[in-house]
Amino acid sequence: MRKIVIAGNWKMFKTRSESEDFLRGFLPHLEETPSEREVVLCPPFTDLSVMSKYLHGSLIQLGAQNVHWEENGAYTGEIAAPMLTEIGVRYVIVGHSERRQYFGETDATVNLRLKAAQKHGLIPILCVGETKQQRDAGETEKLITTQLEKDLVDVDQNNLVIAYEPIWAIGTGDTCESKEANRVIGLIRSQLTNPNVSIQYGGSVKPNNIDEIMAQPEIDGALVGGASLEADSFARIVNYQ
Ligand SMILES: O=C[C@H](O)COP(=O)(O)O
Repeated sequence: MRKIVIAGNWKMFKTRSESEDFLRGFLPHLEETPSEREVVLCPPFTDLSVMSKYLHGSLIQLGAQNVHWEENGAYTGEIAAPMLTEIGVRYVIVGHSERRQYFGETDATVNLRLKAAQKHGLIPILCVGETKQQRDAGETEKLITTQLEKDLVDVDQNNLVIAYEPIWAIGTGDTCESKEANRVIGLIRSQLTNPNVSIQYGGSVKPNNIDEIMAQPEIDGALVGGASLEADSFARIVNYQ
């Protein structure tokens, strides 16, 4: 049985007090959420500690947006797994396209981060997906196959979530057709040794398209950016029909 995981990636949004405001509005909505759905919030690092206190005992899990492969060291601007686990973080996003595009993340560093996360008991959410140019050139399958081959070397597939995020759909309002997302996610699944890995769709997921997305048989959840920033909007998403 594959787990449904719906994660909000807040990216570089929300101060600590804004994160508290969000939770005050969001937590009451979870009374309607079926308990088998895993709801994850991935705020900026500065919000994690305070959110951890609010979320203790709730059904929400905390996620981080990055993790380094060393346990500590002279790596300015990075964060280590023990710093995250000590404050109750359970998930971590790895290989998001914004990090691959703007911060020099490579498949090699993605692989190191995935293994370090798992070693410390964090569940990584590995992001893969193609650019518009790659899609138009018919290279989607090839690109994703290469990412999976390189990123997943020696990674435990029993402790992993994958997010298919076509880059052209991120923050654009240009959602991938749900049937096409389902097709690509099926392709991803066919390349895994563990077919029960939860695979999310990400890219302009909104309250008005979540029901259709989640109705697709291969799609096990969503990685939500912009629409996770507002309590009512993210509540509608986690409480999809
Ligand atoms: O991590 C989330 C994704 O990048 C999707 O962002 P978006 O929902 O704003 O398109």
